[in-house]
Amino acid sequence: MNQLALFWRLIKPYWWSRQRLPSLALLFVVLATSLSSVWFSVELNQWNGDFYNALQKLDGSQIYPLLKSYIIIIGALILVLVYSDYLQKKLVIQWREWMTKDLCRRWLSKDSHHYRLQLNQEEPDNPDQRIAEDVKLLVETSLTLLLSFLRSVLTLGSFIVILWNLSGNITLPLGGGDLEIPGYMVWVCVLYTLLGTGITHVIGKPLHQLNFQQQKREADFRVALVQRRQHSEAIAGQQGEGRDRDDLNGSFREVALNWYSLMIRDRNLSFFTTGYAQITMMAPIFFALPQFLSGTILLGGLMQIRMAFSKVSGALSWFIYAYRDLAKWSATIERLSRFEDTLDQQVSHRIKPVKSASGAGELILRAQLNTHLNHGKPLLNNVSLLLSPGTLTILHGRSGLGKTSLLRTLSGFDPNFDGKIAHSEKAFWIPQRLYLGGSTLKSIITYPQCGSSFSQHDCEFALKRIGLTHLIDELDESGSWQQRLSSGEQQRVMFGRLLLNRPKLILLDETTSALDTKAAIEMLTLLREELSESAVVLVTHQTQLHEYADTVVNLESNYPNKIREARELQEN
Ligand SMILES: Nc1ncnc2c1ncn2[C@@H]1O[C@H](COP(=O)(O)OP(=O)(O)OP(=O)(O)O)[C@@H](O)[C@H]1O
Repeated sequence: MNQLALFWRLIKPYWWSRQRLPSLALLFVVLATSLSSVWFSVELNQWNGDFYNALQKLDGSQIYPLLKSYIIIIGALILVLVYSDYLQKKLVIQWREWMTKDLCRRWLSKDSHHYRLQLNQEEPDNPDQRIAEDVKLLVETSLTLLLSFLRSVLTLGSFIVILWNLSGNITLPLGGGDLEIPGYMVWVCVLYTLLGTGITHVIGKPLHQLNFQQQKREADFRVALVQRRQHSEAIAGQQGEGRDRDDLNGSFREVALNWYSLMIRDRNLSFFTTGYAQITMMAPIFFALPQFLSGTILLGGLMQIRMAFSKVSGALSWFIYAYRDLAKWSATIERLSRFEDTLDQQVSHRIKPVKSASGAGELILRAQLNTHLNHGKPLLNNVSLLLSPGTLTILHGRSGLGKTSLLRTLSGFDPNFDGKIAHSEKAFWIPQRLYLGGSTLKSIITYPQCGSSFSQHDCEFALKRIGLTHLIDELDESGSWQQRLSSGEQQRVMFGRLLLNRPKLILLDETTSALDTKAAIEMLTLLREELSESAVVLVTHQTQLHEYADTVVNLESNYPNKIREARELQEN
């Protein structure tokens, strides 16, 4: 029941959205075509009775017209089944497209929710798999289950009457008298199916958790493979193939171990469901044999009873046959619901906008703070920054001091600080690990705006200014730019990006580390010339750049004394 509530919460936004009318119309057509197959089954049941009776009587005048009507019924049935499947696929992609867009919008939201969750270590495992795989599974399985369930209900409604009428009464001796049971085949069928459903549930119960685990482990393995592909250069360079193979094998072992448990449960369930399906084909004949042998019904009647019994039993056994799909479906609902819960969760954001600072003109950033790690360990004390337009501030200090953490805090993402930070502009932060983002060079250099937002002339100008004139002819080329561009060229591209996007507050984390001093100075001069309204903060170990800065902050003095002393003691 809980799963149904979660399911409703997941699907409600789509079926309540604007797209719902065309989709509802499509769903209606899919239901109508799919359910009309039940009518064909009823027709076929009637046809079976007539045909076998005619066969028993060797009546050629009835058999040939019956063969003609058989061809018509089967032709129409094929048409209906094919179109039902075709339209169902159309509905699947419409629904999936909407859900995928909605989840991507909430995950990659404007307030960078995806990154805040990661920082707070609250990101659910493999969001990529939840958006790509789980949505697909949810949509496909929900439709398949809904259709099969409704078809079962309709089949049950249609054939239970037929079975009741065909089976007649049975008289059982009871306490000296006789007990007459009307429609006894219906009662036999219900008891038979209830027993089957109970056994299925007992055998298949652990499948839910096993499916949940399987989806997670498969996703972990895929991510591990993607990481190896991304870092193939480093792996080759350090001859790490053996070690990485072992790690991948370890990750796959997790997949296989869970798969074995799943297999065993599945096998046990199959023993039961396959046997159950086989027995169901013959059981009605055994149950109806007394009437056939006494001559109450003919061969056609027996065949009709057999078909009606298997239809009623099949419909009542929906739960048994859909068990595997239901287990997968409920695991998917749980994974997606947890993902949605984290997307809806509020993550703190403590940066306040500043209007102006008295006596210092229009400030772009004002900060007075202490930073610390998630678990409270102090990083930097009494950091004080006042940034005006057109200034370059360099932050330096030894490795591991907390410079990157400070930039993360200044950009507004890290809530682990005491004190105050005020921005008049949103920060444009370029972390150490560069992200090119985009397929063509034009879309890379214009990121986060679209390539089409800038003219060819603007992009060519930016390439010239950052010293990549030789790539002008390839602006629209897509390719593996991440592999092709050298580290220094990638850093130059970041400066091109700044020229085009013109942010007012620029935070750079070692963005000149792969450039020689001359090139690094050229890039900083470029920012001064082209972005004279912007304030730039650069974290760097390149002391040669200090003389080009308006302010140089040595963060060493902000390192908490106790920790510094302990470290110095350790180093001595
Ligand atoms: N998520 C985290 N969990 C635990 N420790 C962390 C985390 N992030 C950073 N640290 C630790 O905080 C300290 C400061 O890290 P930070 O990256 O800010 O240093 P840095 O001064 O930029 O170093 P570098 O000059 O080497 O880039 C380091 O000791 C680092 O290991």
